[in-house]
Amino acid sequence: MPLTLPVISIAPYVHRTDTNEAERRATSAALHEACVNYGFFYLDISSFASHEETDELERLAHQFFELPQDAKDVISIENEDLARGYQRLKQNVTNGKADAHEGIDFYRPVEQPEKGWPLWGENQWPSDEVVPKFKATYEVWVEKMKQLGLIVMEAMAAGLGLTAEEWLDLRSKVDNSFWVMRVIGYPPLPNDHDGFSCGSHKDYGCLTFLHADSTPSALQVFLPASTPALASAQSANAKHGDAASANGLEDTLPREQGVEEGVWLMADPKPGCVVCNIGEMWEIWTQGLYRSTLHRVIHRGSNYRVSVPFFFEPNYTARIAPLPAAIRAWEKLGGQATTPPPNVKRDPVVYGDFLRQKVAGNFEESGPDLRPPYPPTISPTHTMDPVPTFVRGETVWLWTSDSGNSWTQATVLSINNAAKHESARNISYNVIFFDRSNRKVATTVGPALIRRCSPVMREGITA
Ligand SMILES: O=C(O)CCC(=O)C(=O)O
Ligand SMILES: [Fe+2]
Repeated sequence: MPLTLPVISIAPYVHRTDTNEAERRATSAALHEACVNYGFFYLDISSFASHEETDELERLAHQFFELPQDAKDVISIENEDLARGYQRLKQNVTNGKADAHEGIDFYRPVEQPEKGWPLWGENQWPSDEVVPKFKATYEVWVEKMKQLGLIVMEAMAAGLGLTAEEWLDLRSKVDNSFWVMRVIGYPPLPNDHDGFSCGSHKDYGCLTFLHADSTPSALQVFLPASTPALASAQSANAKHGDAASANGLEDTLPREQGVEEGVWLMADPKPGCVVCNIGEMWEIWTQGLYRSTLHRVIHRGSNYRVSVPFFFEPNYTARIAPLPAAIRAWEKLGGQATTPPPNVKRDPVVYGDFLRQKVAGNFEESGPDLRPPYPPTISPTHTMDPVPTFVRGETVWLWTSDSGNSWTQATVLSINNAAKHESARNISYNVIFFDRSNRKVATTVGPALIRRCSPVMREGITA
């Protein structure tokens, strides 16, 4: 029996009726199973998107990648925040090796773009003169994938056993998704090439919906030897005298990224489906009950392959910590889970902080990032509501003319809360920082000129 990823239809959640509750339960249960066992599945979205739409995405992607190099470089990521825009072949790096693909990356637009801030620039679209309708068509796709993200999250919440209240809490972490969309072009790898079209990695966030063209044998998903479905497929194959031939079962993996032995399973595209996988945030939410699975692309065919992964991610400032429902699910397993994956205990993260670190690792020459780690979401001259409080000794980013009207790291020295009860906006902070000549400077500022590094991590701390 060849082993393939499960196929799950989202239709009962797309077209909810009073009479299809049982179908919804079945979808949720299937999602739960797939996330525990594979972290990867085919999501049948034929009730939600047509093949005409996805054909058009492919056509437009080809039209862009066929342009001369100069025309593609017009929207280079170097014009912006080093994340939004076009990356040349091999500009992206995975595990220290250049990936043999080119692509355009788009992120959720931000209100006050600032290209000096990591991830905080503006999206760069191929113009209508160069690739007519590219932007309009892909913008429609983004809206659809955002909707799909919330639908699948709700279905997964039910599968994991969240209460209605817990779902609302989880929803509030993803309802302003800091989504990412990549439009990727893969020229075939020469036969003697020992690298990858895209090196093995886990996706960072929440849910990936991948539309790829019909090219077979490109995307591969890693299944550790302990995966129950793999073990049973292998024993079934042995019974039939079929020595684990189909789907690369024979192809055991050289140790890579510290993972155990296993096989790479082909995740060839299926009509009407996107390939869906879960990212590392689900691993944190479920303490590893749901697995974020390694995958890679090796494209050796003769055609130029295109794919469009859409990453439905948490909100930028969402704090990701284990979900009570996941802890209950682990408890139900009685601490004696014989099924993998291992109980991965990971520290909570603020999604935006996590993402910035990951993106910085995708380029060869990303030295230490000396820019402020948290972007100024409002202009420094605005007042903030609610007024934030800072604590003595806290390290913050400070905007003052003393530092040449730029952001500088500083330490909060003392806090004048005298007027707090009358008007919160009268709070002022004495802060010290080192200027460009490494001299200690002391200054007094109001809260609007200070930004906390990771505001959400420090929730609940008051002066
Ligand atoms: O192109 C593909 O099939 C997968 C791409 C991928 O895994 C990614 O961009 O994260
Ligand atoms: Fe990926």
